[in-house]
Amino acid sequence: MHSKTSHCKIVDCTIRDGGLVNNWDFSVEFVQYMYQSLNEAGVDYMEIGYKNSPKLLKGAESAGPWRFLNDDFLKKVIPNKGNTKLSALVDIGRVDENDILPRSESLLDLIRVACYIQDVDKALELVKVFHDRGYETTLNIMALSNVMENQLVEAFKLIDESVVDVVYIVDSYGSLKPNDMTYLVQKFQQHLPNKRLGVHAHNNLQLAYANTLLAAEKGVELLDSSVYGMGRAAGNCNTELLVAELQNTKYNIRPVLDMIEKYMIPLREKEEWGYIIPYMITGILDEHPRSAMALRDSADKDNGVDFYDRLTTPEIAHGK
Ligand SMILES: C[C@H](O)CC(=O)C(=O)O
Repeated sequence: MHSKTSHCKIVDCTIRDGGLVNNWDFSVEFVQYMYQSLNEAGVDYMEIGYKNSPKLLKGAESAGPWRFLNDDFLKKVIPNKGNTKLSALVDIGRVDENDILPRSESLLDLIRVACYIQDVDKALELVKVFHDRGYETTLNIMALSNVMENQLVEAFKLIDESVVDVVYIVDSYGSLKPNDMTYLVQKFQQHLPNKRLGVHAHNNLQLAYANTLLAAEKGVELLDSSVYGMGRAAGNCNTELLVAELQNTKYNIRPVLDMIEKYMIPLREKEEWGYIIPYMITGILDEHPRSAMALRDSADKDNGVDFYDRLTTPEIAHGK
């Protein structure tokens, strides 16, 4: 088992994906402790936030600084960078490419471009810009559980000709089962034999860890995770589980356990993420969890039966 995953690298997304839970309200001290813990644990990358532009995102003024990373601020937060590389995610249409410094002037190493399947062409144009500025790049194709085969095959042609380093299988709705993951990894490998692959899983069906390991064993290299699973809605594959499983001379679980004890358990008392029935319901229905997130914010938060009926009864779901 271990030899089958020795090619893998862990990309911790707690601050970026977990920020979708608490509106990026992490203190500088929290983020510094996270970086130090991941670095001591030997985690390869830490995604420290989004590098979108506040000018292009309305109503985001209240968000914490990890939503719109600023390079000068980042240098103050991480004055002594260790071996753990830093990553930022951008969304097409929300990033101003003029905000992205050349890599030699930034602490960031990796820029990941997220898009839906119909926007792969636009995402690859951005990838080229960031690649030319010296960054490692990934293309993260979201909501793959909802994508049709012909769309994927069209996208593969563009990706194959592009400069992108790593292409991600993203299970945004946490709806993929192990056989779907096997199918997707094989498709990606068949059509993109010269690209490295990554996986980003959500835990709606409690399969994020299993699917991530399965992908790893099949050759996928970059494995996304979050400490204590903190990520949007049902959360992500847990960093501590990956560190424990891939434990070799490189990874060490103790600093991650320390981060959990010191910061994540108290945070989970205030903020909610993880396997909760409304998220499981959107997962089985292969839907974005936004309706479940709205339910969890309401007085009816535990009315799972009514929520299920609403989502599965067309006249109700469409307000007729
Ligand atoms: C590009 C990222 O992987 C986006 C994400 O977190 C998602 O679930 O979608």
